Amino acid sequence: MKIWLDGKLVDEQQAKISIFDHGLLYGDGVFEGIRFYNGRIFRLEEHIHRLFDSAKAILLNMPWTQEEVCKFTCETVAANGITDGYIRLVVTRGAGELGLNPYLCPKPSMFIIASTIKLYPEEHYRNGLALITCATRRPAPAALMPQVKSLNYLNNVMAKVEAIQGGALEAVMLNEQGYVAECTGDNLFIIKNGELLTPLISDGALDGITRAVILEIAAKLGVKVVERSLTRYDIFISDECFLTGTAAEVIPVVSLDRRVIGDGKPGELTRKFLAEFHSLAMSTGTPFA
Ligand SMILES: Cc1ncc(COP(=O)(O)O)c(CNc2cccc(C(=O)O)c2)c1O
Repeated sequence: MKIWLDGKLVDEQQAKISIFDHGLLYGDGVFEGIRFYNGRIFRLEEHIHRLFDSAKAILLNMPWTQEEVCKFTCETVAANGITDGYIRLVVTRGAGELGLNPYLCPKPSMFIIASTIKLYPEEHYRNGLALITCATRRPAPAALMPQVKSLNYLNNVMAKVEAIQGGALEAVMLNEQGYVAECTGDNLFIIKNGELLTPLISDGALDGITRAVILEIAAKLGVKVVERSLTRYDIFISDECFLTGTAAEVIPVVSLDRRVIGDGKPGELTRKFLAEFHSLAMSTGTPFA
């Protein structure tokens, strides 16, 4: 596999970073997870725009332009000869002296991985997911800005551990006030009386690229969208529920904390959103060949 690392395409065995990299030492960095389908990278510019916003929010000065990073990403995918897969793009603060001070790191480091993707098993799309609500809360925005897709994912990892230990594949994460923020790696939507509802980003969710695509599709389908604070009550009484994310795309949810949602099967509108999403993913995007 060829890895783009600080300006060069290298074999994965040669793709090494310093042990003094602050991305490793302190989680001081940002990342993106991006998918490519059928020879096109889906919503590449939107992902790179978010990457630069995340970097700006942590005062990480990017020594490349957004156009250059898009070009490097396309080059990396093309160099690996895959038509469908997943990109992990990571920018760290770079190597520096031990110590939190980011100004000790003269130059950020960036690497880009383009690989095949391990998808959720088909049965989860057919049958829907069973979720739990985990005790681990999304951090308060004053503690860690949830809109920054940073390398600080221990909050999400520990929530994921709770899901697994609770016999679930994903977990709903609440914010400090007890409102629904999102899941460990996905945004959450519910459908009630034909309306589409999703938490406010300010309730502690990542401003998901897939979430934004669903809002576009809802407008196209004429489905009313309500972005507001949601509680577990809203999920329990909803007619349908689904998650969105680059890896998961649109995945139905049929229960939360062992309480059946709707009729316990993936909802009709959920399936419509998934079909519309796939049609967009397979027909739009940045060609990389
Ligand atoms: C905390 C969080 N919330 C929502 C999403 C969905 O955002 P996008 O629609 O932009 O992807 C994410 C992103 N989650 C994500 C993205 C890529 C890969 C994986 C993985 O599980 O390996 C997870 C995420 O990490």
